[in-house]
Amino acid sequence: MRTVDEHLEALLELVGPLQPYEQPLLESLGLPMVDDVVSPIDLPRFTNSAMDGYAVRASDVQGANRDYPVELPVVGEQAAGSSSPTALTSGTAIKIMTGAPMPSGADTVIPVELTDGGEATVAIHQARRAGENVRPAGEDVAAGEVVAEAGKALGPREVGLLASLGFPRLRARPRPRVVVISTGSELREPGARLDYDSIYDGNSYMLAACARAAGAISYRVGITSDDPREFADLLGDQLVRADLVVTSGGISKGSYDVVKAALADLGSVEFCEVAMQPGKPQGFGTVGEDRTPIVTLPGNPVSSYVSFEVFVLPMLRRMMGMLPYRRPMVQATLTEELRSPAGRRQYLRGWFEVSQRGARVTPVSGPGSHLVAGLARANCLVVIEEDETALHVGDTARVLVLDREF
Ligand SMILES: Nc1nc2c(c(=O)[nH]1)N[C@H]1C(S)=C(S)[C@@H](COP(=O)(O)OP(=O)(O)OC[C@H]3O[C@@H](n4cnc5c(N)ncnc54)[C@H](O)[C@@H]3O)O[C@H]1N2
Ligand code: MOO
Repeated sequence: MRTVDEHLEALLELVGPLQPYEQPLLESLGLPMVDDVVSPIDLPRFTNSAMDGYAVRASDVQGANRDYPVELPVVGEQAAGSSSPTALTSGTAIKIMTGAPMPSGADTVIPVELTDGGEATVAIHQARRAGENVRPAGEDVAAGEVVAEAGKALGPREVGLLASLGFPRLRARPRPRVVVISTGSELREPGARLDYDSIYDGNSYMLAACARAAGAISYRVGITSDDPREFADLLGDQLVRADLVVTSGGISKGSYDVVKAALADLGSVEFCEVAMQPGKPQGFGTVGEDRTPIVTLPGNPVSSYVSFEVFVLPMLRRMMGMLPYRRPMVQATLTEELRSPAGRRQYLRGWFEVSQRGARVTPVSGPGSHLVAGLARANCLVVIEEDETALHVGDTARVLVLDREF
């Protein structure tokens, strides 16, 4: 049996970073930048007012108060988006709106509430220091500054910043297109009628959802039966739109292990056992003329999920240029005893939480790889190493916290 790490290395060799191209800004949400993004402009772009009020020179209004207001002639108006460059001469005021460029020569803005709001002349009831209520050009970003480093995945706030800096498109690697196929004559579409020995196809939905959550585009093709010809035909039809094919089921030791049977002479696919639980039977290789990578996951639902997390997610991240590939392991204090067979790395479902007492993890279901509700209740996987056979209450456990960005 090969180790989890050996298997992952082999899988990562199957894929490389996809060719980057200019993507519409919004489409790049969640994708890492290929190059450092350098700001072409200052932000604020020009020195502007932070308040609706009057632009003045601070020295002209020094000492103003309610009893002795300073009165100034109002010689113009600056509104955001409809103003032209203006200069303020000493002893005058210019009416100004939030976001409008500061007239040259003005160094502060008196908010309208601190004045009589006058049109021809204005009485100012309170002084402001030079620079108050003024937003200087380049205060936030200076032209030439790196605003998103290569490798940094964009979140909503970065998307907003890059739009504010005028980028309509950005160079990013495309989202990998993942074709998901589930196999098994017992499977039915959700909503279909069930025979006494049929079940709903949960895996292809789960795996397609996993791929999307990882940032990829997924095509859930759905179910094929245990007929290898049907599977091979379907796979052949799908290759044109796949950067990666993921299948579930049909790879262990049964008499109808369709994926194994079909791929034996369709491409170069290797089936093997990995020292892990769940997820022991695995397969991978390439298929078709373009040597499209394929990963064949075991059919037990929890095995399929764990295999995706441990093997397919890092592949997708590599294709998108996201680092690190592997989900970081965190430590948490175990609240219940756990056992594990020697020689296999065990991934158990748990609930991870952080309180004043620190990070703690509690198992949420048994180890059976058919327990899908237990899986859905979990927010982490507790990892028990190959050489560990038990963990005790109070031990520090290693945990993969699911569904969070890294
Ligand atoms: N004699 C042996 N039998 C099995 C071994 C073994 O080493 N020797 N390994 C077991 C392990 S571990 C696993 S994992 C499974 C993997 O088997 P397959 O990948 O061939 O999967 P199937 O046989 O097709 O299905 C297994 C199980 O999962 C259910 N299933 C399959 N697809 C779906 C789906 N899309 N949605 C929901 N549930 C699905 C299926 O009905 C079976 O119950 O093999 C063990 N056997
Ligand atoms: O490896 Mo199976 O994946 O233990 O259930």
